[in-house]
Amino acid sequence: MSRISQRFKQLEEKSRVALIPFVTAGDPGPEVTVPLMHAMVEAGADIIELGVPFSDPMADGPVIQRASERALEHGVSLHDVLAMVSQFRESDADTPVVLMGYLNPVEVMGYETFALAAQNAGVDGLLTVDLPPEEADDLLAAIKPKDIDPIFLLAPTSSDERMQRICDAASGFVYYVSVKGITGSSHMAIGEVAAKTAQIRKHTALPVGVGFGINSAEKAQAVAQVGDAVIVGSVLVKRMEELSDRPDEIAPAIAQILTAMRQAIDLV
Ligand SMILES: O=P(O)(O)OC[C@@H](O)[C@@H](O)c1c[nH]c2ccccc12
Repeated sequence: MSRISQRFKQLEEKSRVALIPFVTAGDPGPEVTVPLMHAMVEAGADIIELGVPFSDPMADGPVIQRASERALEHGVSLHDVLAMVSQFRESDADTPVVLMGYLNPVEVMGYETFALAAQNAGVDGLLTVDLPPEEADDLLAAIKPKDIDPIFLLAPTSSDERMQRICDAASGFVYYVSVKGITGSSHMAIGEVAAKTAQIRKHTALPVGVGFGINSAEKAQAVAQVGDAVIVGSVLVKRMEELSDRPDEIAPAIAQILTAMRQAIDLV
């Protein structure tokens, strides 16, 4: 069983909803990321979603785009991101790490080389935003034998047929994108999220994570009533940007936001 599936099983036994923070690796500088990952776990993160910086992140809003730019200014590559995961694993053997990124860097490295390096580093899941499941066979053939779960996105507009195809290709969990558009939006409609997560559950027994637009403890709590995981990105990345010239303050500031979300989620 993959580390992600194990984690969801443990959470289910405790009736706990997962909290999944997203940060871009290497933002605002490479030395921030690994200590920040540990601080997020201490503040209640159950899984970490780590963004691989990319020059043309078309699914991302301005906040996460700028995070990618800051990391790229430091030359942070897919190689470096894998090294950060290895370093994180030296003192955390349990918390799953999902890499979020665009296909190009993985293609450039080569699927087999990537899969082996990611497994050795201790990566547990891969979300490639611009790779639909219909075109993912080769990548899936490389990562699945390495126990790396492919994470796919389901959108508000996904038809039942498409939902089924995505759920069949995925493992670990499926990611429901709660709003149309890009990351960092603030128009999450909780009623629609409830209806869609229920619809998704007809297609799969996999846990359903919900992300996009969750920017407060209140919204995290509302989503926790219908999803198995609450995924939070831009609100954290924005705080990191505000503190980019005071990097020592980043980990405690992010921990504070996550602690408030954790407490709100645990009341559900
Ligand atoms: O930023 P938000 O609105 O809180 O949404 C989570 C999101 O940032 C994270 O999961 C993510 C970052 N980049 C992405 C690209 C596609 C899908 C998801 C993502």
